[in-house]
Amino acid sequence: MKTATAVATEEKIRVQGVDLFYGDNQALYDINLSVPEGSITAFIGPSGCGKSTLLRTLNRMNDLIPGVKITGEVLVDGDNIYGGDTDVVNLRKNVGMVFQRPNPFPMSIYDNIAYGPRIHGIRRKKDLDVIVERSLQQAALWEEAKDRLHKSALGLSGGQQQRLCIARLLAVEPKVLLMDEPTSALDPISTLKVEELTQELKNKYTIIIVTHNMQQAARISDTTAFFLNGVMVEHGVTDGLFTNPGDKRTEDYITGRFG
Ligand SMILES: Nc1ncnc2c1ncn2[C@@H]1O[C@H](COP(=O)(O)OP(=O)(O)OP(=O)(O)O)[C@@H](O)[C@H]1O
Repeated sequence: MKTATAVATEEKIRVQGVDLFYGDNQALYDINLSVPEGSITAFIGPSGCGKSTLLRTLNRMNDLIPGVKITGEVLVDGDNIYGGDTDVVNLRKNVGMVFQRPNPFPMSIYDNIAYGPRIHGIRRKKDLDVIVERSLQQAALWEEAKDRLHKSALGLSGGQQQRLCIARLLAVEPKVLLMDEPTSALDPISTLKVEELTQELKNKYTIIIVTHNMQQAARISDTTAFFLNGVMVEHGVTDGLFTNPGDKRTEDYITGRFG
């Protein structure tokens, strides 16, 4: 399914020397990572290796967890998001996140999408109508949702709800989409739809996806990073990492010898 990537040269995100502690427990060790604009990066590795923790450092979602300490730098478009003057609300608009379980708000499909734009000051119905349609189109949900826009989002299937959550992010025009196991609660057909969607979105957005499904990483990502015990063991072009891993630990994991 993977399509040829436009040559991605601009660096969108750079992680430099990041250590992260939950209280006294260190969860990430000296992470260094460069993510090119317009690409899909997959994070893989066994449970508890720090994939979600690293993903959350990229839009400061860990700030919400008490006792977290982070050192090092995360640069988005060259700016250190842990620098003193970062507007975290704006950061999370630019670097949006989709979670494992779809979490639509208990309101209509339309209002779910319009929620973010309204918060950011867009009030005119005409403008909101355009954003709602565009976002649902981009998330490949328009055809299924257009006749029920004012019905509750909770009436959608799980797969539709996940695409709605993606549409809700797209409505505020982010630059980066962080996806934390976005298909793990979905059936195979919905999973395929979300995977196809990532291919359509990737030239416009930079996508980072945490997945336990190595076939999924191989199908959809341009580069893959393998983590173990809080360390990034290897990061490389996906095809190369799966066919010719550079590190024995990566090889053991992808061949199912542990994890
Ligand atoms: N809120 C938290 N408070 C304390 N420790 C945490 C918290 N979240 C994660 N950890 C710890 O940090 C380490 C990394 O967890 P993390 O959830 O990032 O791993 P993961 O690779 O995403 O795992 P999984 O694949 O199971 O989701 C684990 O040891 C975990 O117990």
